[in-house]
Amino acid sequence: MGEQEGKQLPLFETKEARFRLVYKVFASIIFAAICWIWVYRLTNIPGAGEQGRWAWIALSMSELAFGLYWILNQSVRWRIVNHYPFTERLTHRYDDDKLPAVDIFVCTADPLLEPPSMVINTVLSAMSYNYPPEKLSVYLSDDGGSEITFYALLKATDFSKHWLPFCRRFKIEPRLPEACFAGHHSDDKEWLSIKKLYEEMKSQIETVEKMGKVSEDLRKQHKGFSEWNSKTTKQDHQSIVEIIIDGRDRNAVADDGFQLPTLVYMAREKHPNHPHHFKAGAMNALIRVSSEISNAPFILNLDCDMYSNNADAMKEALCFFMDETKGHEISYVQFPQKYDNITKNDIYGSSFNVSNKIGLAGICGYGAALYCGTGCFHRRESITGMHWKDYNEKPNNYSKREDKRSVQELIDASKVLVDCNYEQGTLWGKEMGLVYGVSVEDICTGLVISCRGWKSIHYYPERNAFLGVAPTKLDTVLVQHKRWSGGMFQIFFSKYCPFIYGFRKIKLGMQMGYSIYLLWAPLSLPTICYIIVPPICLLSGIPLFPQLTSLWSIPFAYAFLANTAYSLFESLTCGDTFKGWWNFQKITLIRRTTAHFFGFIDVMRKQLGLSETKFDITDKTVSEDTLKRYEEEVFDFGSSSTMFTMIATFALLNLFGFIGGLKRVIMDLDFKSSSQLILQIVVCAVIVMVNKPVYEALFFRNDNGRFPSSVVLKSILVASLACCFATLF
Ligand SMILES: O=c1ccn([C@@H]2O[C@H](COP(=O)(O)OP(=O)(O)O[C@H]3O[C@H](CO)[C@@H](O)[C@H](O)[C@H]3O)[C@@H](O)[C@H]2O)c(=O)[nH]1
Ligand SMILES: [Mn+2]
Repeated sequence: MGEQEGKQLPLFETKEARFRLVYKVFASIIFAAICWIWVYRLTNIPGAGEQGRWAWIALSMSELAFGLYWILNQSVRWRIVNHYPFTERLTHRYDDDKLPAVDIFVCTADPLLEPPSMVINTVLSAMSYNYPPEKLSVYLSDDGGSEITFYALLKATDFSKHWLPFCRRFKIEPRLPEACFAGHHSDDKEWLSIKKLYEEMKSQIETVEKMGKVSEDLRKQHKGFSEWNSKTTKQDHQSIVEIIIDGRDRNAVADDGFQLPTLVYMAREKHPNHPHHFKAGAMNALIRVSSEISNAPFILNLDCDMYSNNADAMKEALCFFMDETKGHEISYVQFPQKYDNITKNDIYGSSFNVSNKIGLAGICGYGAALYCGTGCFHRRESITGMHWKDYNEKPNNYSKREDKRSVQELIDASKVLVDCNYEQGTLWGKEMGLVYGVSVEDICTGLVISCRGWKSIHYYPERNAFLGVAPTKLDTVLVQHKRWSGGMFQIFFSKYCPFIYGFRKIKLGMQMGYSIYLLWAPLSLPTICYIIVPPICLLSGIPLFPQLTSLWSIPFAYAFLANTAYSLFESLTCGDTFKGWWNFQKITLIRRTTAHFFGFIDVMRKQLGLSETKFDITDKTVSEDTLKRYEEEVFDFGSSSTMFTMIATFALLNLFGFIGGLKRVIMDLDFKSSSQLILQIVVCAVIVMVNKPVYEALFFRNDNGRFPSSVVLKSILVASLACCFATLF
């Protein structure tokens, strides 16, 4: 080894983004404009009894909120950092023997929404990391408690004996069977034979998926099936733990003689009257079971639809943990959430490129990353609840524990840990493991870990390490955003509020950075105000903005134009297309005025004790019709939920307001009173432009993605009533 003791080169480096000074100057000018707007609002309030006083006050409050939110957004643009690991140094310094063991957790919850054939693909990708297999253990947590998933996992085990050697020999990337065989074709004999095996397995699994149960014949194949009987349901069953592959077993080898990684199936006990705390509960159960069976010092946590797209990513992540000087303070390394099914212009704004490259990297400038629930490597001690100051492990000494217990003994010891009653009277869900009671357990847990003194890393690799499935239906997108925005606001509203819980524990910039996300839900209120009040006032001729020719209109124009131009610039530099940016404006308006508003209402109901925390699982299946629309990048409004009525109503209201405003200007010959309304008409015009797909889906489209007629009727009715009401004044 060429490096000398004490003079080792670091295993990763951190670089700051450039041009921050230019940005700071630019942002200061915008800030001046915002203050100028505030002054205008304050000094020009219509007097008591004057027309439009309340509208004015409402709009002022909204602008105050937007301005404050803008300030929060600056915190993450002040100091953006990027990290670069050196994997060659790691492999050079630590040979296979000295590398730590890693446990991989995969969570699934419903065999219908998350097809087992997809779940096992993820599992197979996790088993085939380019890492010593005897150091890997893969755990599948099945909250669906489904024998079909168990069956699929058994099939995957057989297949893995051929798949892993195949990946090693041909250096397959990504190591996801589905992608490997669907993507391209080869005439190689071995390639063809593995492909045949895969297709056989897939069709066997899909047959069972269609039947909805595992036949008696198949059940004989494994003793594990005895855990399921006719009374077993998703909500009601005993603890099930099966060690399908025991990595210590010298006979558990692949075709090429290499050891197979350990593979464990787990379904924690469920009872209808017992809270199971959704994914957080599953994760905590996994932490305990894995500590009994393999107890690896590091944990990789994956959703069942997030497969490994880079077999070397594990070593990249370990570079951070194993760096001799800084590694021991790092609790987790989060990779950005990326999806492999997003179309070029990303109509539902799921790629979050700007967030990944700027927002999250900006929080990392204060030493923390947002834990996003999947694609995240954890240090076992920190996720289990240890404070950093109590952590005094000798760095990088990962001796392997010899466990002489039999498989059955391990299973019996593990089952107890996932019984319903196990957590009673313990600190699990409070001080230990993932936090309970919030539907975005991940973000909250990450925040708590930071407050315990740990650092964390947001690592944006060159090659995507994980790829998942983004929702391709607007309906699903909105349900997901309702859970996210509500869950995050719930954190802000609870004792975990970063400004209170994190007071003196984390930096102000980090508190602000977190709040950008935690405040999505309440930001819906000023947004809704801004799209309702101006059109209504236009119809009744009440001016709310300065005269176009007055100096006061400068800050409005400047703040709007500079922000829009900058957001476009940022979006393009982060890899979006121009159309993608424009789509993001559309979907942001839709999400904020519907899903985020409902998220807000949800939190209010919870505060009043009217409802409980729940977790609506994102549907990962999609009909062909919907998929076709998604791939053609046309919006899918084919749902009659209240959210869709709101989308249509808001759009119509602005269209009416815009037309009414124009009419006033045209009819007004001397142009005196109406010139006051020009800016307000522009505001409506912008909203109308953003809403173009909504009008198309209301009036011009014929496919199943148009609004249902009930929504069309309701929205026209409500918007017209609002207009009549407005013109009465
Ligand atoms: O009771 C439950 C509910 C969900 N899950 C699993 O949790 C994961 C995420 O659920 P999904 O429905 O896909 O939600 P998303 O909105 O896609 O998830 C994002 O947001 C969640 C928090 O709201 C995080 O936990 C996820 O990691 C993050 O990807 C999936 O693997 C599920 O199987 C469980 O294990 N048990
Ligand atoms: Mn998901």
